[in-house]
Amino acid sequence: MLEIKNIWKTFNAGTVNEKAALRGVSLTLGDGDFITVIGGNGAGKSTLMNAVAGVYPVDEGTITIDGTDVTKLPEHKRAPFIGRVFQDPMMGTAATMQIEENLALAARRGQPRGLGWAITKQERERYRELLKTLDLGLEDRLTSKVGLLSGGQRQALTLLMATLKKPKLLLLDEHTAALDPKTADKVLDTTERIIQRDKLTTLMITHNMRDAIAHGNRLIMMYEGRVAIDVAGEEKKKLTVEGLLEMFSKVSGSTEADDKLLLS
Ligand SMILES: Nc1ncnc2c1ncn2[C@@H]1O[C@H](COP(=O)(O)OP(=O)(O)OP(=O)(O)O)[C@@H](O)[C@H]1O
Repeated sequence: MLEIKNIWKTFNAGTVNEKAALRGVSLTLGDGDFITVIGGNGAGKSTLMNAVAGVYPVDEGTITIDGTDVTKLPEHKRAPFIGRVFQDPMMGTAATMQIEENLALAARRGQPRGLGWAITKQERERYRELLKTLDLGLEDRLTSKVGLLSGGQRQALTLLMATLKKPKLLLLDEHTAALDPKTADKVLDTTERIIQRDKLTTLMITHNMRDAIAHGNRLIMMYEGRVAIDVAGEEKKKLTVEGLLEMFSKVSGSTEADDKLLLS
């Protein structure tokens, strides 16, 4: 479903601020794979996602989504393939619009504005059902302005919007990091349910090692612009935080790996 081949990305090349953010990353995700991505600050996690989403071009390498080489496609041309949720709950939704209007916007993504923009009764029912699955009481607030919602409610709504049209690829960029622990757990539960229900191919960046271990069928750790650790299947199921820290010490050469070093 996603094939990343040897991608390189250097920011500010040739200046004192030169930064090699991705240094030959290759990664293949099959249909329905759910990969969690961890790594310390500046390891290249967000750059990897931005490269896949087409936020900026890569210097070298290729990116193929569902058989289409998207390497040279601008972000808006890749958007129909991709659902993305960011850390900031303010980013994925339009605050001055109603909940149902936001959902309708997501449902009509890629369609020209104009005829057919009125929300039908069937759509409203579908939205109500979807919102009910979030268990946040939003199903009775279809016409509330999104700006009135809490961060967790907004993030859950963003998740619904990003997955409404079953994207070929779901990119989650620390999407629960700005939420309080209880809300974060709830949003993550919802995430897991949607991914399983729709068998979505997913990349999820997290700073929480426990979440990275508990979710997905494969875990990668990035370090200095490379995939340093790649654990899947049975081996992943047996992973512990201690085991991960030990692996990190080996790849980083640090004898005192702790979760602060890895995840701060
Ligand atoms: N647009 C940009 N311009 C210049 N440098 C950038 C840009 N985006 C990222 N970088 C640099 O590239 C490196 C990798 O950054 P990236 O955001 O991918 O790391 P990350 O693993 O997501 O870290 P974090 O966990 O802190 O979000 C960093 O050194 C960062 O400063």
